[in-house]
Amino acid sequence: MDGGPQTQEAQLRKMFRRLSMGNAERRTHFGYSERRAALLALRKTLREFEGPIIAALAQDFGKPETEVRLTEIMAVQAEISHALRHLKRWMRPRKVASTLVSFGTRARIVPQPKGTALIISPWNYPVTLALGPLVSALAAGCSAVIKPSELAPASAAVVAQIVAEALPEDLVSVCEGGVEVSELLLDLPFDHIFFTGSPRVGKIVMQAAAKNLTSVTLELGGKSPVIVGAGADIKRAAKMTAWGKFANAGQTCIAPDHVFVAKSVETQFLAELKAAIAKMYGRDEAAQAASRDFARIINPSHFERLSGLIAQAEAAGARKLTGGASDAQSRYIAPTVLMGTDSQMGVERDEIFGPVLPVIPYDRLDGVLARIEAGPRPLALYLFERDRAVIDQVSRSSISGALGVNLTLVHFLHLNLPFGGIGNSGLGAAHGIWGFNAFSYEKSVLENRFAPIAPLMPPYRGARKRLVRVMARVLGR
Ligand SMILES: NC(=O)c1ccc[n+]([C@@H]2O[C@H](COP(=O)([O-])OP(=O)(O)OC[C@H]3O[C@@H](n4cnc5c(N)ncnc54)[C@H](O)[C@@H]3O)[C@@H](O)[C@H]2O)c1
Repeated sequence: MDGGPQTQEAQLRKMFRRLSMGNAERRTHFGYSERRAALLALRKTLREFEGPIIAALAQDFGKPETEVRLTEIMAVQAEISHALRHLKRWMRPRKVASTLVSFGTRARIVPQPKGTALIISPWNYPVTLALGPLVSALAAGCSAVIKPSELAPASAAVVAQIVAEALPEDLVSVCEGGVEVSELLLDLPFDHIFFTGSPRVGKIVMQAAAKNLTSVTLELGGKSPVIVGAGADIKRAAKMTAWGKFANAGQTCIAPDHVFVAKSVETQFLAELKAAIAKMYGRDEAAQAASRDFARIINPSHFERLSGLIAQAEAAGARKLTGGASDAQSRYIAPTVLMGTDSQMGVERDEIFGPVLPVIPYDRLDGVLARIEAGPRPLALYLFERDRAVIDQVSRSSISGALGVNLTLVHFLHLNLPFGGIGNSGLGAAHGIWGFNAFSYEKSVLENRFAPIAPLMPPYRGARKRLVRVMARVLGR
């Protein structure tokens, strides 16, 4: 957006008017075929832009090509294909059975587009987390504004190009820019806000939404722990943890933040973790720094923050199992595993969001579960264990956005599962039908056929009075 604050605000208002003006018409004319056509256009354009997407993510934070294909391109394509396969069913009004009181009526639930949605996305998966929610918005029949993150400017520009190429500007617009653009957008009376980012900004978004009583979906972050139980397949636990943690250089909302490992398997787990890191990213410092499969830190301030976390932990007595090497120029921080951390250190207190993994040994699983319970609700909790009783115990007793058993990350790609958090990690859910529902309003439609409603109207005397009394008694049974 060009110009000073005045003109920028005016431009945004104009854009909002353009997008929301067609809402009434869209409710009747943006039906199954039109939504399908929009999704197909997005799919085709996304395919044409594979090269520019890969180049943009390389430029923004050295994200490896195959990771881009897997987590940015494939993830959105899968969301589109899934929506195309199920859209007709999702859109269909659903008949519901009559109840005793509504005898003689016909009832259905009709999903309708909420209207114009605002999608605010973060930098860490800049394509997936902008276009993924857009797929759901289009499937639901909404128009949308996307506000990508200013911290991944090349990716934001590609997202803007893809949208401009694939979709009409009175249906979707992309507003590049930083916090100031976000704030101006948050002043507008959108019909839904879908925000992905930090819990801190999530609170700002929810407050802004309250002013217009706009509904929100909040996809937030936090610390996602791994528990490696005494009955775990240790090799698998180590491999999955290393991959989940160091993909995207740890800058993933559902990355394992830290590991609790049963003392009885600690030594074996640490050895396997080191081996897994060596196999994935290289045997020594030089090989790891040269790995083409390991991303860089997004910007100097996050590089400083992460370097500070490592230095602070070491100064307070933590030791490195592996890693620690870094280069400020290229914003490289090696895959780093820390032992001997404690709850006073930043690495155990704050969301790490980088390639640093504290491993914390435990004696009793109960203690670990109590510690997780006492903290903010995690977005993901990962458990490595073969004993069914332990899996059931953790599943029953813990609360988190998702529970991954003997795996990390891949629940994100399972589109028949809702993806979201609870409490500090989010509100509402994305993906598949849950994404569609986030941008839809479920309208109740009740038609009278031969409902005996007249006897329920005053004057309440004689038979009518008795009837209401009997009904209340019958329903109260
Ligand atoms: N749950 C999920 O699906 C998910 C996915 C990815 C990232 N995350 C979380 O996102 C965070 C990292 O991403 P980030 O650093 O881009 O998050 P962020 O909250 O700093 O920024 C997200 C978006 O909000 C905008 N923004 C920032 N400050 C704002 C303000 N004061 N007012 C209005 N808008 C503002 C930014 O421009 C950006 O577009 C981590 O906490 C991570 O766990 C969650």
